[in-house]
Amino acid sequence: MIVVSLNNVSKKIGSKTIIDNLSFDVHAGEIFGFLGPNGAGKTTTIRMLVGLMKITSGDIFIDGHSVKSNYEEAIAKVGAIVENPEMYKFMSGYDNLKHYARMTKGVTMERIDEVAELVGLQNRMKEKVKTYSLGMRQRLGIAQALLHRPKVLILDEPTNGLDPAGIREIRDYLKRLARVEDMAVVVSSHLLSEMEMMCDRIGIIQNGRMVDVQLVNDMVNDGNISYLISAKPVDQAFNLLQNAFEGVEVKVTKQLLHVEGASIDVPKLVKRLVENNCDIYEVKQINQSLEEKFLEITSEKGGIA
Ligand SMILES: Nc1ncnc2c1ncn2[C@@H]1O[C@H](COP(=O)(O)OP(=O)(O)OP(=O)(O)O)[C@@H](O)[C@H]1O
Repeated sequence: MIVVSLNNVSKKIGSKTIIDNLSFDVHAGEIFGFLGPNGAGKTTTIRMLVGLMKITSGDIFIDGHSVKSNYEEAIAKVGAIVENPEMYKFMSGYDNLKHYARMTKGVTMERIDEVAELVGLQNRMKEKVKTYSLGMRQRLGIAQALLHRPKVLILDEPTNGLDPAGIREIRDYLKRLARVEDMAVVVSSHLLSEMEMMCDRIGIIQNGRMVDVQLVNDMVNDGNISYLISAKPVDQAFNLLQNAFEGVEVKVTKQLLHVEGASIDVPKLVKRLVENNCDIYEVKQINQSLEEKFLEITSEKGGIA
């Protein structure tokens, strides 16, 4: 089920096009990562998504409601942390949520307990926020954003400033929200490895344009598998493998054979080397990380901004 839909969204400031015809959908139950180098347009897009900035052309639909023509209903379905959530440090977590609940229509006291449990803070709600770790404060911010039962949770750089334990905390709770609560979650980041661990699908934005949208699994493993082979003599091994197997590409880098292809018959390849008097020291499968893939995609489309 599509919860968020961007249709040819553009944003101009003065004569400068900051967002150029951006289209993508986010589904219920998935974590969608919005990834791009600094200045690519992530914050601008998120600000339009949550109604903090006007859309120049195109439209955004949230749970079927247009942000442009049906703002109130669209925005009622959005929970967001765009800037750092403002919490009262000398008040308890519970009192902070109660304070926000009073300002939000239709939020019951039971809902406060529910959201506290959703972010795993149920046992710490009576303590003052100043005793919370940064990760816990961020979770309290998420709890606040969930009070009015939104269909989508939007977080701009949610792990900024957190230590590795805090990052893991946020990641686990966001995954739980998507899987258990069937929420759509949109997170932006320029941290590639973080996105790789957190998201189901990633959209890469560059210079205000979406250059690629893919499932993380497909992105990391695009069908080609690579192996590094340490064999001696390396020149002889290269000659034996080059052109020997269809669809297999062989290179030599730093005295290692780099073999890549959609289906590589490793035993056959090793046998050919051994039978021809090459000694094999190591055969290692290498996975292309999202980082390498990201650099490959962004450099194919004209380099990083
Ligand atoms: N009010 C503005 N006036 C002019 N240009 C702007 C304005 N706001 C943003 N920009 C420009 O739009 C581009 C996109 O900015 P944006 O903040 O959306 O990028 P970002 O992907 O969130 O980057 P970062 O990770 O650095 O926050 C940048 O080149 C920025 O300089």
